[in-house]
Amino acid sequence: MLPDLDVRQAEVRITSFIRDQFAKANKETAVVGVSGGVDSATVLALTVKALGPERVHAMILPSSATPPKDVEDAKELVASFGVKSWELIVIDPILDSFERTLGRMSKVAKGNTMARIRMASLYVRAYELKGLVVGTGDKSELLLGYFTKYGDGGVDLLPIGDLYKTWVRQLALHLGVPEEIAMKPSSPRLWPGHLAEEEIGLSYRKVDEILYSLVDLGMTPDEILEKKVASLEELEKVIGMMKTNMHKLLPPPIPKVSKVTVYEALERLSKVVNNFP
Ligand SMILES: Nc1ncnc2c1ncn2[C@@H]1O[C@H](COP(=O)(O)OP(=O)(O)OC[C@H]2O[C@@H]([n+]3cccc(C(=O)O)c3)[C@H](O)[C@@H]2O)[C@@H](O)[C@H]1O
Ligand SMILES: Nc1ncnc2c1ncn2[C@@H]1O[C@H](COP(=O)(O)OP(=O)(O)OP(=O)(O)O)[C@@H](O)[C@H]1O
Ligand SMILES: [Mg+2]
Repeated sequence: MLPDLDVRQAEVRITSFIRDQFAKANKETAVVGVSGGVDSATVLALTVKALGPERVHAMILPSSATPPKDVEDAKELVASFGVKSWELIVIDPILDSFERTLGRMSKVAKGNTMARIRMASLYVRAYELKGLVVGTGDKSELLLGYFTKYGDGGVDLLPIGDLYKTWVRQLALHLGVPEEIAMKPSSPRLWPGHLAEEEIGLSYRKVDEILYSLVDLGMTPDEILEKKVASLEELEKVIGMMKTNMHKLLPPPIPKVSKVTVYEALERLSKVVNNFP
């Protein structure tokens, strides 16, 4: 069974990781998209603890599919963590201009475009503020590939990327995120009524039990079924999503034509490049 997270250790490891990443990249400002959901609330709290509120820039980027309560929650989080540099930008005019230019989009294409507009907006500010875009993907979303490729997946670092969604909620409570937000049902809000667990077809608790058994305990699919961690249908859902979406976290494939491909060159030359004065 999925154990509880050691929240104190996680806080120490993640905040020192954030400080390290900003120091290595020689960047000043953490640019964070704050949705009113638990993942971005947790990342906001961690970046504030790591860098101080004056080095965080928060962006609240609702669309017509965002419930007003989420916007209120996002504003409350920004205020309660002491972040003074923040802005609220409604993204519908940008989305509408995509649709006017490209023609009508299907529901999912439009939702993914929202995520990509948010990504592009965060990168505008990252460049201006000498910043890095701090991602909010958690281990459950990343392993399932439950995110938009180059949308919310397009980020510079992933501080909670090693935490299952169940663990993110535990860490959120430890960091002082209000319970209502820490326990809010997850939703990408890419269309009205959109809920993550409904779309995935499983609770995150079940997803996390399956992923923990596969990844951390090294159990085989057969062992998971034998030990009744999950039913065949549940296991198929998780492994099926992983299979479909694995490409999202891998570098784009390049065919081999010359002696040394770009990826091979990077591996071979990494020492030379890093040690170059
Ligand atoms: N095998 C393959 N090798 C290389 N590339 C491949 C590929 N298969 C598809 N692709 C490419 O990937 C594209 C599909 O990926 P993508 O555009 O991401 O689209 P897709 O995975 O179809 O949709 C995104 C999913 O993520 C969910 N989401 C999005 C945003 C936030 C959150 C959240 O939790 O907050 C969740 C959303 O609800 C939806 O279920 C294809 O159009 C194609 O371009
Ligand atoms: N309305 C929004 N304003 C600003 N950023 C947003 C908005 N909606 C989504 N994002 C960004 O996209 C990320 C991915 O959304 P996602 O729904 O996975 O995270 P969340 O809302 O923080 O938590 P949960 O997954 O539990 O809903 C958010 O964490 C946030 O950084
Ligand atoms: Mg959400």
